[in-house]
Amino acid sequence: MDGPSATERDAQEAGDAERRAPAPGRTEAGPDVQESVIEARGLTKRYRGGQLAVDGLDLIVPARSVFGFLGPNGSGKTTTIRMLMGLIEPTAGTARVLGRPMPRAARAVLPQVGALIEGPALYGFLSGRDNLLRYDTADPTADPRTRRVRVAAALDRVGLNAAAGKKAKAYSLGMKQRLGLAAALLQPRRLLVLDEPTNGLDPQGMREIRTLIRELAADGTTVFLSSHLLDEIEQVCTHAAVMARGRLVAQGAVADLAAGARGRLVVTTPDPAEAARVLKEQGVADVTSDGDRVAGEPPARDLAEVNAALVAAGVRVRGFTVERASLEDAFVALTGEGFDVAG
Ligand SMILES: Nc1ncnc2c1ncn2[C@@H]1O[C@H](COP(=O)(O)OP(=O)(O)OP(=O)(O)O)[C@@H](O)[C@H]1O
Repeated sequence: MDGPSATERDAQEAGDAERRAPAPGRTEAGPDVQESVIEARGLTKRYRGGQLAVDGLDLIVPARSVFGFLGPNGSGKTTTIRMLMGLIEPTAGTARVLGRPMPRAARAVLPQVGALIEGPALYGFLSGRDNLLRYDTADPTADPRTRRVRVAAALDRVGLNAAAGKKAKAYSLGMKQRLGLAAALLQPRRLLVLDEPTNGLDPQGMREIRTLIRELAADGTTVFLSSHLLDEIEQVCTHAAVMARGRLVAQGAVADLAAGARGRLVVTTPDPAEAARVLKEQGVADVTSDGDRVAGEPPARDLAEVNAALVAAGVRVRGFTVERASLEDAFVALTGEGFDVAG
């Protein structure tokens, strides 16, 4: 085979890494040589059984974004993350993480990436703190003299100080998840990859993790998280990509994705049946009623005329608005399917 040998390539990549790596602790960029921290081109995975799990994925994750990776069960999210992290080889296409090819540059890239994938691996018989000490000890780049300080800071960051001395097997799923996050935060990271990070957390725990993600992003860390919770993505993410059946159906800024879907016309009235009839007459599609709320797709015509028609028909109109489309509306419009919230 032509081209450089593996050793030459490694040496060349090590040089690349030095040139590309920002100063430690850099929080804001000057001219950024590397606009995207993850870049996939035509990324494809066909499993040995013939299952096409990911099909020609083109994905761009901008630096310093909080990027939501959305999709129902089986849509290929985990397979994509495993390819990006160099855990499995793609069948076709390329993936670059922090500007380097994966899985080839995994050894140079992964120390700069904190990952929480498919639940953290923990020793149940060790305390939360001892689990983190163990993780830190396993990291050859970690200075043993500052180990305890690092572990204490990580525990503090995820709100596990009070429970640090408890055995991990006594932790709730949410606490285990936070301990996994703490492990990912032992070192400063340029990229965090989190697979369903709020899985198993109660609403308060979810809020805490969301706040933490925002803080990390504000410090300059890019966060890539998979989730099936649309409202979570809307609350915490700046950008998102939507997968369906192994293919990417949309990606972009969350606000733009939601704006791509049309809002719903909502009429509040004590006369819902009559209102529904008039709205249909006026060309409003997909009319639904729920108590005193009648909603539908806004027609192309002037909404003032629709309102006037309601009033002329004797419908007592208390409210007449177009509700902003949510990411969920966009998702349903894009994939033609509802979102599996239980997933
Ligand atoms: N090791 C494997 N061998 C064969 N098929 C697999 C393997 N792993 C996943 N698949 C299949 O590939 C497809 C995509 O799965 P993947 O786990 O990537 O989806 P996902 O979006 O992460 O879903 P979930 O949220 O359920 O994890 C599914 O049809 C799945 O059954």
